[in-house]
Amino acid sequence: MFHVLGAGSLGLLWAARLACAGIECRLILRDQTALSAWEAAGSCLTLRQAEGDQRFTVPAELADQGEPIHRLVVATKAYAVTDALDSVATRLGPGSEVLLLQNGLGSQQAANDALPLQRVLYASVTDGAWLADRCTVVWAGRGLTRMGDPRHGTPPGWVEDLQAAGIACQWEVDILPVLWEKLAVNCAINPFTALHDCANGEVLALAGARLPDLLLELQTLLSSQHMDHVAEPLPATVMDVIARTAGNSSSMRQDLAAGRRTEIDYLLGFACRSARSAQLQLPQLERLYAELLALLASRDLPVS
Ligand SMILES: NC(=O)C1=CN([C@@H]2O[C@H](COP(=O)(O)OP(=O)(O)OC[C@H]3O[C@@H](n4cnc5c(N)ncnc54)[C@H](OP(=O)(O)O)[C@@H]3O)[C@@H](O)[C@H]2O)C=CC1
Ligand SMILES: CC(C)(CO)C(=O)C(=O)O
Repeated sequence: MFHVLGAGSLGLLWAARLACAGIECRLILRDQTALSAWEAAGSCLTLRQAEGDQRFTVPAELADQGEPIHRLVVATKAYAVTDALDSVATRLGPGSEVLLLQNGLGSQQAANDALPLQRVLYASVTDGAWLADRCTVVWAGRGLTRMGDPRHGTPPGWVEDLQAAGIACQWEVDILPVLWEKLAVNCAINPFTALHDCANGEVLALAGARLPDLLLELQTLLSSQHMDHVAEPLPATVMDVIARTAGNSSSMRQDLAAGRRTEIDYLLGFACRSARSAQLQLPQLERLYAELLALLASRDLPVS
């Protein structure tokens, strides 16, 4: 049995895929209003894909109600992880497994610190999902969930169960470089899409010489974290992502357009703090961060 904490885009995508695979799962909703609304809609979740809609019944509950949680998928935004984990802390026993799906870095380390007795797994997700309404998730892009244990343990048995059920996931012996690579890619693409209000494919033209300068700095940062194997191919990796996602609106641009809080603190914020701790001077990265903070402030959005 899996509990999925956070009934947003990725939480509902996970719940739908688990239900589709016949793996028992329950959603943990934020409050009684959300729970009543879910139950009034028949606890029915719709997974929408190009091939059509599939409907699943997925029970839901509140954080402070219910049985012990053995396997928890945390599907909140990065800035909400700590509070979300606090809300279920009494239901997590020693040895409970907690899978974190958040973009960026920083929330994973906070979760690890908060849960010394549990097994905390990190994931990097390339699926694309969005909510058409509170009970309908649109699976816009099929991707892969790469997951691992930062303490380098062996995979839990359920990883094979998920794979056998057709859920695209892969165990990584060393998950941190995977997360750092995604962070660097996001730092290279997302800020320009937000500042220029452009699709990913327009970044090359609009960022101009700033992009190669930034890539050099991100390579320096990755090397300072002993990740030369990620640093060296970074420019090619970024060009590849730009080409493959040319028509996409980055998550940061989407958040800005919707007036939602961004995950900037877990992307540029984390990168800048790591650079400073390593005593690196990365002026292009710092400038981009400052410009983004100014943009957020001008829209009255949180700067962290
Ligand atoms: N969507 C996608 O395609 C992808 C997302 N990701 C990453 O996955 C993470 C989740 O993203 P996404 O699903 O899009 O975000 P959403 O905002 O769609 O979903 C987050 C959900 O968590 C809920 N939540 C937050 N705090 C709590 C809490 N304490 N108790 C219960 N529920 C809570 C929110 O509820 P409420 O609305 O009430 O705040 C919301 O429903 C992010 O880090 C994102 O970067 C990564 C790859 C792809
Ligand atoms: C890779 C990229 C930039 C794709 O849009 C992404 O992960 C995001 O938008 O956050």
